[in-house]
Amino acid sequence: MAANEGHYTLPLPVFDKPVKLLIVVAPYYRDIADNLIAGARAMAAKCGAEVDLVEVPGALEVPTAIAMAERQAKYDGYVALGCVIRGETTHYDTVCNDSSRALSLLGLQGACIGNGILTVENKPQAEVRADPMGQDKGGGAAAAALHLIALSRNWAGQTKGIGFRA
Ligand SMILES: Nc1c(NC[C@H](O)[C@H](O)[C@H](O)CO)[nH]c(=O)[nH]c1=O
Ligand SMILES: CC(=O)[C@@H](O)COP(=O)(O)O
Repeated sequence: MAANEGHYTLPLPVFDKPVKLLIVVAPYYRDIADNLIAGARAMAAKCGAEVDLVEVPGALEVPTAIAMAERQAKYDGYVALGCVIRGETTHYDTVCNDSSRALSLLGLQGACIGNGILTVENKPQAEVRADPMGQDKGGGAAAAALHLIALSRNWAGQTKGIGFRA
């Protein structure tokens, strides 16, 4: 499959009330993380969302930090960013699967989370996916969080029409 294979992207939601996002990033691979952050920030700016950012050591800590933040009830949604590259042992599977599963469980509990934790075989795969001018997975994760926030607000009756199609 081509690295730049296209897919459909939903139009961004429009908000009539301020949105506050928290980016939680594991800069285990600093250069990759910085590009993911740049993409996420740019996407948030398109929706006028305010952004805070916290760093944690590795991908496994990202869901824990989001759970902590959720208990503070200060944010509308979260962008989980990081990069896991396969090593020699089975630890790769633990880090990928547990971080992803924990984020999904937090989502099922009501947190609006976009998952931008890359899980790749090698650094070149990560580079093309993190590049804001490439696959922009950081931007995609921010957009996912924003869509969930819009949907949640719509169901809460705070806005009309966002996220729904006739
Ligand atoms: N190998 C990678 C890790 N591993 C570290 C774990 O995420 C965790 O920080 C550690 O086990 C302590 O709890 N993290 C990444 O983000 N990326 C990797 O490739
Ligand atoms: C994804 C990982 O945890 C990885 O970096 C660990 O490498 P290794 O399996 O060689 O210890």
